[in-house]
Amino acid sequence: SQPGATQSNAWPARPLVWGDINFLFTTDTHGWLMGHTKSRPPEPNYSADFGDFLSFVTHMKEIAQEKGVDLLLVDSGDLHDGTGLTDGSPTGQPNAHEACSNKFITRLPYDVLATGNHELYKYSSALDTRQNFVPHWNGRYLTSNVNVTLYQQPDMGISAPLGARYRKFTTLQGKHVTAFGVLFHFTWNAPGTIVQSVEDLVEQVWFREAIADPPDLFLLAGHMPVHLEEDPDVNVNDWPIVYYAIRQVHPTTPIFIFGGHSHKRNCTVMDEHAIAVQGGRYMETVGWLSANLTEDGGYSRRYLDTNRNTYQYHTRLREESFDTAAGLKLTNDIAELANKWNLHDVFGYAPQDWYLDRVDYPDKQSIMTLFLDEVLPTVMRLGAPERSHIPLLAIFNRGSIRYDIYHGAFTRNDQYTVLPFKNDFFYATVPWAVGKRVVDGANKKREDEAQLRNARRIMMPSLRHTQGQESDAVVMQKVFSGPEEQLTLGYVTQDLCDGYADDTIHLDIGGMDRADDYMSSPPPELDDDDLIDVIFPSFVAQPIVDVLNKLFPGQNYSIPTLPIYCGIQSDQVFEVYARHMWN
Ligand SMILES: O=c1ccn([C@@H]2O[C@H](COP(=O)(O)O)[C@@H](O)[C@H]2O)c(=O)[nH]1
Repeated sequence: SQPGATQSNAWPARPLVWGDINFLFTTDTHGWLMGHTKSRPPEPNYSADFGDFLSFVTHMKEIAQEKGVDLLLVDSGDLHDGTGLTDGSPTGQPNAHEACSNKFITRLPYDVLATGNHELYKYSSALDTRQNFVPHWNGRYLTSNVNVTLYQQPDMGISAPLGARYRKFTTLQGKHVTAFGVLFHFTWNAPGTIVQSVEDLVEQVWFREAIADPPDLFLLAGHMPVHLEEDPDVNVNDWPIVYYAIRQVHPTTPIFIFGGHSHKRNCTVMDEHAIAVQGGRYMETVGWLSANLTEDGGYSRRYLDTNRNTYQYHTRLREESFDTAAGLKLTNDIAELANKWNLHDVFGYAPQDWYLDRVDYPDKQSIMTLFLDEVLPTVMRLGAPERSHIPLLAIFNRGSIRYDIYHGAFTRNDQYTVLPFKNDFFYATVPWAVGKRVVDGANKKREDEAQLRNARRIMMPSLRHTQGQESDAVVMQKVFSGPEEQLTLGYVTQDLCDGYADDTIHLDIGGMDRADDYMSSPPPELDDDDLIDVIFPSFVAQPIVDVLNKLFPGQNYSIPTLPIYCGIQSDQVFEVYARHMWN
C-alpha cells in the first residue's frame, strides 16, 4: 500500500469458488491507483494500491495454472479522470498519460480491456490512448464501436478504430474466446472521436463475420451497466442488443458480460449460459466470476474489497511472502510520482466528513450541501470581487462531484478526487424571472433526452440465478458467524443474482440513487425584475445556453460570446476554499 494508508482489520468470509474458467475484473478505476489511504471507515476496506493488485493477480494466475484452469483479467473502462495521478500533472500533458499510457496500468496482465466515456471527453486523451496506450496491449484493448480521427500526416483525416474491434484468442487451457469491447451510445464525446450506436455496431458485416464461428465462450467487456439504472446519466444499458445479436446465431454458447459505468457492484443472469457482472468503482472492488463450462456447473461471483487482507487470504500468503518484486516496484513508482506532483500537499484541514452517496442535499453531511451552499458561492465571490454588487446563482452538474471529503488533512490529491474536471465558469446576467427557471429547465431537458433514448430500449432478460436456492439472509448468516458489532462499514450488495456476493461481510454503508443533475447555490430573495449573474461551468454550457435561449428569447446566447466569470477553474475551487476556510 501507499505510505500512510490505513490497513483494514476485516477479512473475507470464505474462499473463492474456482471453476474451469475464472475471471478477475475491474471497472471505473478512475485513477485510484494509490488505493484509498484515509483512516475513516470504510476507506481501509480499499487500502491496497495497484502494486498490491499486481502481486495479487500474479499469484492468482499462478494458482490457476497449478489448478489447470484459466484465469482472465478484464477491465471495462473509465481509467481516466478522478485522482491526482490522472488529473494532477503539473505539465499539462494529456489526462492520465502517466498513469495509463506510460507507466502503471500497462504493467497489469489484462487479457481484455474496453474503453469508457472518460477516455473520450477530450480529443487529446483519446489520441494519447491510441498512440501510447493501445500499442502496448497488442490487440487486447477493444473498442468495437469507437473511432478516432487522425489529423497528422500520413493519416490526415482518416477515422480509425481507437483500439482493436475484437479479439479472438485461445486461453492457456485451450478455450477459444471471441471478445468485444463495447461502449454505450455516448454522445458527449470530443470532436474527432466517433461512437457508433450499439444498434449499428451489431449490423456491421465485420461484427456478423466475427461472431459467425462458435467459440467456447464470448467475452463481452464494455462500459455500460448490466442493469437499468434510475439516473438518466447511467441509464444506458445497450447490452441486450449485443446479447440478442449473438443469441440469434448461437443459442447456447456461453456469454460472459463485464459491465461498468454506474459505479455499482451488480450481477444479472440472462439465460442458463449467459451472465453479466459489474465491479463498482474507484478500485474499491475487484470482481470475481467463475464457471464450469465442461460440467455445465453454474456460476460463482464475488465482490472483493481491495485490501491486503483480501489479497493475502485468497492467495493463502502471509504478509512477508505476498509482495512480488514487480508489485513492490509499482507501489514505489506510484508513490514517487505522487510526491513529484506534490499530491500530498495539504491545503487545509476539513473539520468533518462530507459524503457523496450516503446522504443527499441539504443534509449537513452531504458533499453537495458543502459545495453548493458554501464552497461555490464563497469561491465565486473571491474570484470576482468586481461583481459583488450583483447577486449570483451558481449552477453545477452534480455528476462532476465525485467523492467524499474526510475529516482531517485536505490535500492536492483530495481536490482531484472530489472534482477532477477543469472547466471555466461562464455567466449570463438575466432578470430573476429567467434565472430562477434555469435549473428546472436544464433538468427537464436532460429528462426528456433520457426518455427519448429509453423509448426504443430493449430490456435485458433476467433469470434469477438458480444455483444457490437459499435467500441472501440465510447465506449471509452462514458465512458470518461472529457478533454483529465486529462488522465494519462497507458495501452490502443487492444484485439480481442469487446468494450473497460480497466477499467481506459488512454493516451496510447505504447509498442513494442520484436524482437531478443540475443543482444550484441557494436562490437569493429577489423580485422578478432584479438582475442576477447565472454562473455555470463550461462543460454544461451548451444545455444551459439552450435553456437560456428558450427562457429569454431574442438574446441569442452562444458559447463563444459568453463572458468568463472569474480566473478560477472548477478543479481549483476546493483548493481555494480549503486554503481560505480550513487553514
Ligand atoms: O469534463 C467532465 C466530464 C464528465 N463530467 C460528468 O461526469 C459524469 C459521468 O461520469 P461517469 O463516471 O461516467 O458516470 C457525468 O455526469 C458528467 O456530467 C463532468 O462534469 N465534466
